Amino acid sequence: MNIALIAHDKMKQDMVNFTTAYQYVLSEHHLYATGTTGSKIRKATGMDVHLFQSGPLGGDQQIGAMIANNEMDMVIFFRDPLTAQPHEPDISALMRLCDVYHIPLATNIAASEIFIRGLENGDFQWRDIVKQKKEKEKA
Ligand SMILES: O=C(CO)COP(=O)(O)O
Repeated sequence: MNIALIAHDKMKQDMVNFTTAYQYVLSEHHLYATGTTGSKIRKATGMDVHLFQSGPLGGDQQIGAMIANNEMDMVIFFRDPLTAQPHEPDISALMRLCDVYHIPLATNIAASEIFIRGLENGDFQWRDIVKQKKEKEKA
């Protein structure tokens, strides 16, 4: 599974705690992140995380491009609902693409914990079927 991890500044410590706690699950998957979030996860856990640009510099859009190409299976995004972000249009666009392509999106830690349980149970394997089907359609 390809999983995107993103956290706004005030939520980054939560993301570090979350990825540390669930490293045993997340390390089984391919991890992608916006720049600053990913650096902090790498430093705290030592996990291999592909780093995109920082969010305000285009990182959300890079993850959106993966979604549009059917390459991202899940987005875990600890949003800060109380702070205005300069790149709000990029954030909305990323969430919109999740809805367009039916990509599971958790925007807070409570939902993310349920996603982790689902990952452990294999509840997201339908994504492999969708990907295979789309690949066949392309061929
Ligand atoms: O702003 C972000 C997502 O919208 C996160 O970006 P950083 O991980 O680079 O701080």
